[in-house]
Amino acid sequence: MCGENATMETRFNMYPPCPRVDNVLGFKPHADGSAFTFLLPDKNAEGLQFLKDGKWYKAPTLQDTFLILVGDMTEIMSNGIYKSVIHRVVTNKEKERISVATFCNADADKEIQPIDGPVSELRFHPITVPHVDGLPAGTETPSDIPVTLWKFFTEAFDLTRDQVEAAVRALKPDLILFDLAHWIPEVAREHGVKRVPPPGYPSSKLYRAHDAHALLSFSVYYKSGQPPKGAKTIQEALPEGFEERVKGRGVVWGGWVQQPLILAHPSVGCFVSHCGFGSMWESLVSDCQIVLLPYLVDQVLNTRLLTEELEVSVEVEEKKQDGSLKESLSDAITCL
Ligand SMILES: O=C(O)CCC(=O)C(=O)O
Ligand SMILES: [Fe+2]
Repeated sequence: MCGENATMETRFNMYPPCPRVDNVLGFKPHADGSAFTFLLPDKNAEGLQFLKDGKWYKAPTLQDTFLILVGDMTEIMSNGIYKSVIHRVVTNKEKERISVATFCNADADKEIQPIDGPVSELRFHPITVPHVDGLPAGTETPSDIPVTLWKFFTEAFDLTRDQVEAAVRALKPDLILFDLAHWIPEVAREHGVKRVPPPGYPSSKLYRAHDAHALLSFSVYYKSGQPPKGAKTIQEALPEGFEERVKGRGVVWGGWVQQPLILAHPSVGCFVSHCGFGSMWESLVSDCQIVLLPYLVDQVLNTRLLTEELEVSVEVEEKKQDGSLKESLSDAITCL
């Protein structure tokens, strides 16, 4: 990457005590021209600061620890994906400060350019996720929040449509790869751009406006072996009297279960599931009739695959505004 004659140079910095700390900097703001810098800061005197979003942040003084700084050459070679870091050193009234910086540089005769491969084509275009009530401040992706709050993320993500359209207009892409934003096909069509849904899924009739609502329509999420947040046991999270009401007809179980063994039991004729990836396969290899109630992310697409492309299942269609599913669920099961 840095050529055969890559070099390493070391600089020893000494900052004497300075009585005018407000007016004098030890090292003015700069980014290193290197590919990387290994920096050993003084463990007894602070002074190094980094610039992020227009604010200076102090680097910690850590014992026996190198800081690795991205330099300009890496910024160029990664086509701006890794940014070289702007840093400075402020002075200290009482203490002298010493640091050792080792710069790893590319071959001086080598012309630096974005390295070959997909990295040279990649550009990140930031999209700001707007705030909606219920979404914790600073949420940028679904992985920042628990799954029970994803419905707010879906709502907020729908509000980024203008930003995404502006990016499509400015960048004029050939293709849009996307997953769950149901409005992407519409945007792509308006701008004459091809679109590619996630691999492995059917190509047509994938996304409907109400997919987002499918993500919104359930509020309780149980994971086997793990009670929902705020409850110590599965039983504690159930509506009052539920266990009593289903006694003799149903079993409430909080641990892991071998789902294929249950599906293979002669008394089980129909499997109602959210159609996560595991349950999708387990239902396909079972002899059960399949009724699907997708709830979020891949479940929506798995359901579409089984119901529309393979035609081996029935999807519970109508999701009532008040969240009650009794009739549509019963219709789906009895139509089999
Ligand atoms: O003294 C430090 O901590 C930083 C030194 C530095 O930025 C440099 O030598 O390029
Ligand atoms: Fe530096």
